[in-house]
Amino acid sequence: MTGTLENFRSICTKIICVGRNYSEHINELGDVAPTTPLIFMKPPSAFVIEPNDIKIPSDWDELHHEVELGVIINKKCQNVSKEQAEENIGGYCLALDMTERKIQYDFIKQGYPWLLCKGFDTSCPCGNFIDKNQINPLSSSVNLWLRVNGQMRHDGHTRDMIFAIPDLIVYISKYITLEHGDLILTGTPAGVGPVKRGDQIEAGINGENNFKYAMKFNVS
Ligand SMILES: CC(=O)CC(=O)C(=O)O
Ligand SMILES: [Mg+2]
Repeated sequence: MTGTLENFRSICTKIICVGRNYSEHINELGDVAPTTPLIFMKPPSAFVIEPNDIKIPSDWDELHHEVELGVIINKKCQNVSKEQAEENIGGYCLALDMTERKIQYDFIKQGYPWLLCKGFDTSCPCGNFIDKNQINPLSSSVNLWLRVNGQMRHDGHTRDMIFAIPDLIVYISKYITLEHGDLILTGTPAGVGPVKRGDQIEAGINGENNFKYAMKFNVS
């Protein structure tokens, strides 16, 4: 095993994303709730960190923000049981699942995969590693928020996930081997909306004991 979880972005081989995991978000897009977790991936080339920009490809014009809690895996694991799920979590991070919404819904109509509209370069703006002793969303809900140009868009709580974090690890690890540094994005709460070039996105996590983490990205 090489690399520490503090630099998970440089050792991460898989960004596994969960979609439609909050009812209010499913309703805002008129989608149908999945009966098992809806899983897709972004390549690690999607990562972008402060102070770099989120770059909208020149021919796209409906990029949406989605604020999400990231779960960072601390060891290789397969077929994890619900009881073992917590011991495979090394920590957390704040992440955005940037999505070209118009292309996504064209792809949905045609039955195409979401890789391009969700996995383009800079589609995964990501914050620093957050240790398990700083937040524990398994026992206490954390607040995820996001503002665009100072205007609040997302203000959600991880307690509202349809599939809780342990259930996601059980489900994913039944089919895909998870490895040290892998990142699971757990889905967005309601509030998704468009950003354009020149906008500034601020996003944060608030947890118990006054824990606060925030990050800022310009869109270009
Ligand atoms: C409709 C979506 O883009 C699903 C998704 O990514 C989510 O977080 O929900
Ligand atoms: Mg998402």
